[in-house]
Amino acid sequence: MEEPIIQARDLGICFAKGKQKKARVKDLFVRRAANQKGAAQQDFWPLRHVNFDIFPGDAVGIIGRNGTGKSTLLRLITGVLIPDEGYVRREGRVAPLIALSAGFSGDLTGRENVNLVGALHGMSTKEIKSKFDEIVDFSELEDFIDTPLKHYSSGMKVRLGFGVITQLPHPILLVDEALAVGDAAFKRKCQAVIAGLLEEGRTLVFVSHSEGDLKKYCKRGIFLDAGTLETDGTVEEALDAYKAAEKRDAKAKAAKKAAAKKAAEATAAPVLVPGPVEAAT
Ligand SMILES: Nc1ncnc2c1ncn2[C@@H]1O[C@H](COP(=O)(O)OP(=O)(O)OP(=O)(O)O)[C@@H](O)[C@H]1O
Repeated sequence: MEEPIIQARDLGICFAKGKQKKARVKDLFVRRAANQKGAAQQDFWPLRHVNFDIFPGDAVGIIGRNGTGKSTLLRLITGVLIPDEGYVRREGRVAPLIALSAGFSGDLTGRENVNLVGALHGMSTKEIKSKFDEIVDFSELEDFIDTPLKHYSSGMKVRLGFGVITQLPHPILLVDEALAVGDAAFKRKCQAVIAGLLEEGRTLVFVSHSEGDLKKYCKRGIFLDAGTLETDGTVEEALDAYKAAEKRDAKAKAAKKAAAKKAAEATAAPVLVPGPVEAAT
């Protein structure tokens, strides 16, 4: 039987509300306080008891409402975050189309940043050299490639980031709303690149709120809700589960609002106290 390229078992991570959590080596050795008795009240698990297998060549859409742990799941897969429970295992390197200007240095030129970020992702000097023209051509930054990055617009940085990361030979491609940035022409270019990488047999894990994009790239869908994996099926099944959950929530919210209104009306209603009966003259 084929081995999974990404495997999650009982995967969970705990955050403290209002506190930014970073990957810490200490976390690898010490169970976090949240797992022990007396955990702080404001600790919460955006993801817990998550299990799945992703196989080479799969294209999986991660679906869910805002704040339901989709980006956190991608960061766990890349290893940027360390789980507090369970594990996620990768068989192969990851090309992360996530926070595309991360890793860039503002004082270095576009050219120097391509070399830096390419090297950080494991490309050899020779590989970077052979891909360089393609990266610059894709990002349309020929006239600015020797300009320090601090003078780039945010869109220019994203274009350069996309150009570098999509040249990585890594088998796993993680995409987090990367297609939502940039203008329509750039979006079309990005879509073509991703489609090409999928044709090559890369494995895609794709976070998006766009039903069209999800259906375009993904056969399979995972719907995350309230910290757990609710549905793992076809992308249509996952989207249906997402829509049903939205409907359920909207209905529950409307019922709660109506009940609150009714209660407020009941307390505000004037109490009629009969006054003294005046004697007829
Ligand atoms: N590093 C962190 N430290 C602490 N809390 C975090 C961290 N990263 C995310 N969170 C919190 O975890 C929850 C899940 O966030 P995440 O970004 O994974 O959601 P999402 O499903 O990707 O949301 P969206 O659809 O809005 O992008 C949120 O409540 C968020 O505030």
